[in-house]
Amino acid sequence: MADESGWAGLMVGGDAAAVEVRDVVVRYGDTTAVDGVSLTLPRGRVLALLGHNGAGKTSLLQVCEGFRRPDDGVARVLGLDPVGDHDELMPRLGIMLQSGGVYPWATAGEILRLFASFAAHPLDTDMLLDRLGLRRFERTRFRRLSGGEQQRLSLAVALVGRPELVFLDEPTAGMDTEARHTTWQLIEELRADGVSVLLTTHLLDEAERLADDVVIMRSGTVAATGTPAELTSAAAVDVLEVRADPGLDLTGLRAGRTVAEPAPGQYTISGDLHTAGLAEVLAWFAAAGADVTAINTRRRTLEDVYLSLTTTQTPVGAAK
Ligand SMILES: Nc1ncnc2c1ncn2[C@@H]1O[C@H](COP(=O)(O)OP(=O)(O)OP(=O)(O)O)[C@@H](O)[C@H]1O
Repeated sequence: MADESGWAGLMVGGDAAAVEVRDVVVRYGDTTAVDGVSLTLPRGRVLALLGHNGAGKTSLLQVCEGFRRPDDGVARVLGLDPVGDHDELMPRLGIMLQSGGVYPWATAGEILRLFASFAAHPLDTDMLLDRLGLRRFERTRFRRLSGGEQQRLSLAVALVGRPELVFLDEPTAGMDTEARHTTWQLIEELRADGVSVLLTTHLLDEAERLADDVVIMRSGTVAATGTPAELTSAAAVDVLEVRADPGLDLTGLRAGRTVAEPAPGQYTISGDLHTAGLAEVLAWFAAAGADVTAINTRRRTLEDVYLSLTTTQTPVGAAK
């Protein structure tokens, strides 16, 4: 893909993690927005920060971007101090803010070319305008673009300098389905070329699709970390629902499982339901001579995990 898209030629060097955050605290007066957060984004990976409104995601991102000095703790970005080494870091970073950051009276083409002119080896601006569906808005002033079009331009601005590390604050918020898929594709291409990406999102499917690692924040703290697969399987107790004759004696089915008949003829079984476990359960129903009319099994999704972590007070599952 690198040849077609033009990301090729990116130099990603150094051994330091893309982002290393240790015990970072951010306060606004009496409000503690980030309360001792630690995380690592290794090079060439995509990390998604999830959390409810006000969980502290943007504040943490601002620390990593060098726009805010942490009140406590340490942040290192590409091995450097994001505040002290800001000038050295900025050309190596791509930053997409939640809003603003560009000149509202300038046209989309002017804005993109301006940011390209700051970079030593910019991407082809025409290619970016085409990829992000912005070509017909090249002469449109930023303030006349729709919210989703402004988002697309902000993404193009973040990428035009061939960054080693990209910060994306809710990159697809307000985008239509097509633009969202294009953005996902671009992020996957960036990763394939070794670019590191730290993004925030409220979209669980976005995190599940894009992220190598997920950090779920709750009220300024880390509620859970892991790969999407770790989070969904570690916290998961898969549930099998079976419809069969009512009133079966479930004693033999209980070993190592939780079994219930919440309504006549509707059985729920949870426990080890990987292939062998599932086969055992169905074999038990067959041996019992039951007339099974329906089965349904469901793995927990990242959304289930997220909701259980952010809507209850007690962390569950893969919380670390
Ligand atoms: N400049 C500020 N002054 C005072 N309080 C602030 C400021 N910026 C953020 N906060 C507060 O800090 C907390 C964390 O805000 P932050 O924007 O980091 O959360 P977030 O997870 O990014 O939220 P969202 O998903 O809504 O963007 C919130 O309670 C917010 O009201």
